[in-house]
Amino acid sequence: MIEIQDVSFGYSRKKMLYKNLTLTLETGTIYGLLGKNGAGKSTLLKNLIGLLFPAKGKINVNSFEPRRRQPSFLQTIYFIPEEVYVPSLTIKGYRNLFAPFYPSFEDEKFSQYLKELDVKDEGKLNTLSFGQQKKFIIAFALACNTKVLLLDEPTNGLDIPSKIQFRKLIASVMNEGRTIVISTHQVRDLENLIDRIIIVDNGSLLLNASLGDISEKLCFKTVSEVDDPTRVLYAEDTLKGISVVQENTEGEDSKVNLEQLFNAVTENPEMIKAIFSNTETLVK
Ligand SMILES: Nc1ncnc2c1ncn2[C@@H]1O[C@H](COP(=O)(O)OP(=O)(O)OP(=O)(O)O)[C@@H](O)[C@H]1O
Repeated sequence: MIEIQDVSFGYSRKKMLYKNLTLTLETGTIYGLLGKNGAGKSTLLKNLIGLLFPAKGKINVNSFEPRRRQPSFLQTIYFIPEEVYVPSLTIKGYRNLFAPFYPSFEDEKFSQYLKELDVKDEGKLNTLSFGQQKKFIIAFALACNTKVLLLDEPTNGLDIPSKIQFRKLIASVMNEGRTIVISTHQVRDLENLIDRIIIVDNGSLLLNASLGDISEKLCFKTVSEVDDPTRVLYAEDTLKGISVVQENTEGEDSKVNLEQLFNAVTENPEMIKAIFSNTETLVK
């Protein structure tokens, strides 16, 4: 379990990015972390692995305090940044140097993931393309078998077959003992993969809800005319009519559209707060 309690963080003391952020992430769950550019998604992930420290408040990751960066903590967590860095080493050289830091590393799985992501053993890693480097790091990270996996824009730079493969791999490595947090703008890449959505904006938490709760509380549909604009959280003209997101007062069954959800939440945070206020899913 990851607990973020009353955390404030800023790159400068004068300007806090997060103020009193409180959020709990359950084990056995894949989270999609969404937010506009500059909302603080990468910053939050870096606080979770202890690369940045909160100015105030506490972070607890499976009973470890990330800021202490104890080896026993670091072997249980893997962070893939948006821009990956690979040294001038071969796959074997990289594996021999870094795998010993992760006691649960599995060589067989590593080879399998490299194959599935179509990463070939072709000399030094730093001569590979950006997408190939990223896929190499994804394969390595998954083979480390850490309890917590933090992925910052993992599908950026991946070609279409690799994105599909990535989704399959994440689904296959997920188990009850793991927590996976994926920060992304490419929400379509996450559809059918994530269990819960976290949306941050202006340093605060706008939503932390499961897809089940979202489809219970909100309704996503296409209409020819909007009958009650006051109920509409987001509307978009499409070729088929007007796609709307509104409160699900009639118990309608609809599929969550993550892009529209994001727009609805960031454009109408107060309405969202009110709609989700009577569930445990609500943002504290
Ligand atoms: N090293 C840094 N020093 C100072 N400010 C920073 C630093 N890194 C990020 N910031 C600022 O902190 C804010 C949040 O940045 P962050 O990278 O966490 O956002 P993000 O949500 O991941 O954005 P994006 O979607 O564009 O990747 C931004 O305003 C950014 O300019």
